[in-house]
Amino acid sequence: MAKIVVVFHSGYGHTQRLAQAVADGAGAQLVAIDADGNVPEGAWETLAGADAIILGSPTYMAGPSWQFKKFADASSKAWFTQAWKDKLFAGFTNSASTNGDKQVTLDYLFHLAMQHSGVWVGTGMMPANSKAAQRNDVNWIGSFSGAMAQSPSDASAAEMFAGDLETGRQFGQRVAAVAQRIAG
Ligand SMILES: Cc1cc2nc3c(=O)[nH]c(=O)nc-3n(C[C@H](O)[C@H](O)[C@H](O)COP(=O)(O)O)c2cc1C
Repeated sequence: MAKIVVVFHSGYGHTQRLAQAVADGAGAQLVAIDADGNVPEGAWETLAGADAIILGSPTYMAGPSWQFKKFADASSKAWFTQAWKDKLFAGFTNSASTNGDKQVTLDYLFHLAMQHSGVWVGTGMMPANSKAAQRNDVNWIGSFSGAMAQSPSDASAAEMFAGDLETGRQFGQRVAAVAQRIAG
């Protein structure tokens, strides 16, 4: 079975819930970036051994959180030797507004993966954008490049949209299916 790692930061628990949903779908190990932008001991070895790395960050001020960026900068050690070359990569983000410039965060995650010479996996999900669409439909936000969730600014993590979490779970399943296909 392919080894998949979800590495994420979450300031207030919302992105953490989404990360858990993605990991549940992918059968992945979770690595949390802490409030100081550090990962636990052994995390770099875990990432080195992964077939697929799924990157997650909340969108803060039109981009990833500084803690995620600190992790990304620290990954330059792996970059120097192209140690993550040809791994699968995918990404997700969560923010308060439906748009909120989430795409900028996903674009950053994509470019980070490209610097590591990875192979990007998108959602592969059609958007729920018809007149009949409901807020809790899968991929209601309509993202192709990575999973997006919206958590209203006054909503706790427990109040996140079930459809966004299901989107994350199915997104994780897709990454696992692609990883399996490549593993043959
Ligand atoms: C410093 C900061 C900047 C934010 N910037 C944005 C933003 O650019 N767009 C947006 O839609 N929401 C923005 N938000 C709202 C968060 O994305 C939202 O509260 C999200 O659920 C937080 O995720 P977390 O609980 O995983 O930290 C911002 C929140 C903070 C604290």
